[in-house]
Amino acid sequence: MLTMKEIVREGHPALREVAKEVDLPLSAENKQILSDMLQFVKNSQDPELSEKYDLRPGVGVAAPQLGLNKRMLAVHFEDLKGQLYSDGYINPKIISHSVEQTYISTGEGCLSVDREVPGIVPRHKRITVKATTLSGEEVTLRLKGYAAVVFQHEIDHLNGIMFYDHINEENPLSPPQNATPCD
Ligand SMILES: O=CN(O)CCNC(=O)c1cccc(Cl)c1Cl
Ligand code: NI
Repeated sequence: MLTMKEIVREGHPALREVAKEVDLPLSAENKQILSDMLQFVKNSQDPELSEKYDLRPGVGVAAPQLGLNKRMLAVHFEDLKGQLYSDGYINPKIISHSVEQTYISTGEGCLSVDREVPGIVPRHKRITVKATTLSGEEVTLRLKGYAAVVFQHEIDHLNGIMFYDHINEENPLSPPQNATPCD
């Protein structure tokens, strides 16, 4: 099973690379990797397993965080309306987004960042994502608010972008124009 040992931290080159598209249909190896990633995210939210294996809780993980140059990510979370998002996604692409922005009022965190980085992370309020799921289905996701933020955090990892790259250096805590909090 994946544990924090496999998560690469700031300074590892994989976190600043643009990850390569993954061949479809998924090879057995890539299917196993993505399945393990999804299980890792679920385990990280399980009180017993997270304590037993010292897992930091997360709502998603991207392959570059395992040092893998592959455009794959896994998420497991409920949005604020209780809608469950729990799957692995391959070659996700944001095909459109709103002008309006949103942000999580308490900022963001990252398993690859072993420190608190305070600040508002401006994100698109709505995004449309095309991807292939772990089961091989091509999907189009229309995401808004918290779900849109999580997917943008993960897709950023596939493009070598860290959440704090978006924080305004002069006024890290000032909400951006044309933005409303999603929480
Ligand atoms: O890339 C994934 N991680 O680093 C997992 C740890 N971070 C989180 O769960 C997290 C926390 C707050 C806001 C967002 Cl958007 C996310 Cl994603
Ligand atoms: Ni992260």
